[in-house]
Amino acid sequence: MLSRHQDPIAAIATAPGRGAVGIVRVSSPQDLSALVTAVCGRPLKPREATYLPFRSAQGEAIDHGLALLFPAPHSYTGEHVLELQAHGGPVVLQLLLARCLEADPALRIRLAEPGEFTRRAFLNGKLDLAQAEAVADLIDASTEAAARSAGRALAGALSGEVGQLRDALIQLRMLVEATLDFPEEEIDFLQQADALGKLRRLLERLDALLDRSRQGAILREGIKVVLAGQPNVGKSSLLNALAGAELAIVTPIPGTTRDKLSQTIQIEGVPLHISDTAGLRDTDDEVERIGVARSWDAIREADVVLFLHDLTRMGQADYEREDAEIRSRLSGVEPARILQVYNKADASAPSEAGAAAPTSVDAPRDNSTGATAATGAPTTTDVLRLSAKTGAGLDVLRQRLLQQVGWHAVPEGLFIARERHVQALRRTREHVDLALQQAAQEPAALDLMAEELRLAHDALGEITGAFTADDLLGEIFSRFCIGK
Ligand SMILES: Nc1nc2c(c(=O)[nH]1)N(C=O)[C@@H](CNc1ccc(C(=O)N[C@@H](CCC(=O)O)C(=O)O)cc1)CN2
Ligand SMILES: Nc1nc2c(ncn2[C@@H]2O[C@H](COP(=O)(O)OP(=O)(O)OP(=O)(O)O)[C@@H](O)[C@H]2O)c(=O)[nH]1
Ligand SMILES: [Mg+2]
Repeated sequence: MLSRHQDPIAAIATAPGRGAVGIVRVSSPQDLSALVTAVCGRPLKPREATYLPFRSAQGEAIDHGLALLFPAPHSYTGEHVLELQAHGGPVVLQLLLARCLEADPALRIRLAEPGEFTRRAFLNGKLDLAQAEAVADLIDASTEAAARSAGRALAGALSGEVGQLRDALIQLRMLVEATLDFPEEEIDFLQQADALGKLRRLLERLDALLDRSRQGAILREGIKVVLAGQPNVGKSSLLNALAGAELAIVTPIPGTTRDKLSQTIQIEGVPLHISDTAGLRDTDDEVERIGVARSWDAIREADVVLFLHDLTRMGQADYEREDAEIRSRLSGVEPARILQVYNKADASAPSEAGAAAPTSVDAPRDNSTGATAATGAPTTTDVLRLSAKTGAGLDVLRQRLLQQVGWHAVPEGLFIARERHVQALRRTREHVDLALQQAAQEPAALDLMAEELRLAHDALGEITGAFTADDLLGEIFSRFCIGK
């Protein structure tokens, strides 16, 4: 009984819709020559593009295009791969795909699931798991920086770093195991001081890789920012100013925005998913009430909440009461995720604004002072003064947003990474740290140390897929597009 991972598969590999060229692709562990003869009318030279008619079952030309055969194992998937490069119309590609499915009944070709070609490339050792993920991330990249970083990960940047750390771990494991296995030997394979030094160096290297992976993950995931506050404080104006386009309706009428409006922009290549929301207030208007409920949902899901205030109304009793009300309801949100933003600075003199409206950003800029590990930034005293109308203060806001999620420019080429990779590195680090603690005992608890190093090795191996459960693979590849 063959597993479904050995079925011949076919799919349209190019994006749905019309395009200059479209590709139908077949991958099969079994020989494709009968299929090739049926569809292309002749055998194909390996890896050579041939212009010819693609034949229907009746022998008519469905289209004229380029046919390419990659005999196993020298193909994207490592299996036999046939590519039909046709004209990129949805109907012609569907016809061609249907033709491939039936052209050689003995093959029993089926439609490919999302990511199945790349899954096979992984299973056949053409790519490791981190590289396969980079394929998807390259396709999904929403900024140039993200695309370039995904390209580096695909080329093996993350895998290479992980591989070096794994080699160091293996070396150390061998020394520890040897010392355990031959306790009577004259020479110690591993001196305690030596072990401590090696473990400390390993931790340093893990920390460096963790930092770069975290940056890579930010580049991939982006930052979810929500604009929140009372009606009329300028949330929609700020969205438009950040996006550089008139996306949201702006009027002097409180309650203008009723529905959430989201847009992805970028700051230094970091994708920023920014949402404008309905102004927070109690209202009898049914539609607006639903909008306000959605605002609160968005606030709960945000990485960063920009809590907007209107400098021209500060000190007014009604306004202050409403703001206090919102503030108390925001107490359920981690304070570190909230940034206070004072808008309409152009229309208010700093002196009028009073003590509550600071004149400059007094946020600590240094991450090391009381920074939280999760976000890299302290925030209780954080305030930003700006004008959505004139654009004053927007640059400071942009920098503050990057700082909020712990983004800093990485000197060498950055590679894209996923939260999954960051978590695996964290677990690796924890086990190496525990190994260090065991090694520091007097005498060193070698057996416990060996066990921690084994666990560290396993955790590290999850990144490239050396030790990865089948269901995780299913999860990862199901997120690809069909035909990839
Ligand atoms: N037309 C077309 N373009 C494409 C792809 C494709 O499958 N078809 N790709 C994918 O979707 C990407 C390219 N990926 C590929 C990766 C490996 C091989 C390949 O033939 N590998 C062989 C030989 C390598 C060599 O000659 O150095 C091998 O690994 O043995 C082909 C494409 C992007 N562009
Ligand atoms: N002077 C000045 N006016 C501003 C500024 N930002 C917004 N406004 C004005 O304030 C009013 C409300 O702006 P919006 O952006 O619609 O406010 P909002 O917070 O989205 O309001 P709702 O959608 O009702 O919740 C408009 O008349 C804007 O022109 C600013 O920085 N300076
Ligand atoms: Mg609005």
